[in-house]
Amino acid sequence: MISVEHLTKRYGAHTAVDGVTFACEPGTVTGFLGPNGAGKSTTMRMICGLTPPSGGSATVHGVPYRRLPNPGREIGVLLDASAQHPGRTGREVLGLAAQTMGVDRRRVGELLDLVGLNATAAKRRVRAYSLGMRQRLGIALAMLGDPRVLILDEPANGLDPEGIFWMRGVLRDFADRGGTVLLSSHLLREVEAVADRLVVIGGGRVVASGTKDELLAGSGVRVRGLEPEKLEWALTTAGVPVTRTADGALVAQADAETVGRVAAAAGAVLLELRPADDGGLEQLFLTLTAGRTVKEAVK
Ligand SMILES: Nc1ncnc2c1ncn2[C@@H]1O[C@H](COP(=O)(O)OP(=O)(O)OP(=O)(O)O)[C@@H](O)[C@H]1O
Repeated sequence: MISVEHLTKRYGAHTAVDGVTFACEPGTVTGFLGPNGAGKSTTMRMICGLTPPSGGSATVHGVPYRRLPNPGREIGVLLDASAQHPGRTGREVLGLAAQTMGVDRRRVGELLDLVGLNATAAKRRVRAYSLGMRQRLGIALAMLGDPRVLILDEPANGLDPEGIFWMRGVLRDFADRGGTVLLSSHLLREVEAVADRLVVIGGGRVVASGTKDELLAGSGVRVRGLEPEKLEWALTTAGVPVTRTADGALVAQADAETVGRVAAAAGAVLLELRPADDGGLEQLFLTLTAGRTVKEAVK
């Protein structure tokens, strides 16, 4: 369980993180989403005790990170895939970390297998690794101490589509076994397939949080009529705000039942009626992170 309460970071007059509050439950993957500069890394660095907060607090299983006696056994962290010593091989990086944490060295081989770094790759120096290989090594390092919590900052950066698919599987499996995962991204598509919950941050503030469905609730329904103009007229006359989509459908700001009833009363034949789809979530994300609140974004 990760608990973040009113976490704030000021750099001079600039507030990078502004009263951020959220919780990540065991058994779940939380996607921490926001555009570049939104405050994701600073929040994660504060959770991991690397940046002192100007206000608020963050705990993992009720304890601030810096008070954990052997943090690597509790929390696996990947904040910067390029932070590894470039002159060491992948196997050496993991071997040294295993020694520091008091982990059985046999875990090193297991983790190399898990992250798909083969014997040749494990013997190469990190300076020769691609960004994707560094991310894989970083994930191995984070999981080495068999922690219950993973905190990963943009782990998909540099991974190819197969790598992203692989990472989702690893994180899903970790959470399904009771682990808690917090992973950040600036790309909705990267996290929405694996995240149980999303925390969206913009301008240092949490602008939305919840499950995908919760975020989309209130963003309306997509509806398409045999006679689009008749349908639009009926909905507008009934006081339901609508916007046209490029493919001739409408997004109506009401629930499906209301839209269905209005259409039926007007004798408008419907060809499609469903919650606003992923396009809706993408649109919502863009609107939210442009600095508006959920209520304004879904109006
Ligand atoms: N050490 C620092 N000194 C001054 N300002 C900083 C410092 N670290 C971060 N910032 C500022 O804080 C804000 C948030 O940065 P942060 O790196 O947390 O964002 P982010 O969401 O992780 O973005 P990115 O995806 O680009 O890393 C930015 O405006 C950044 O310039």
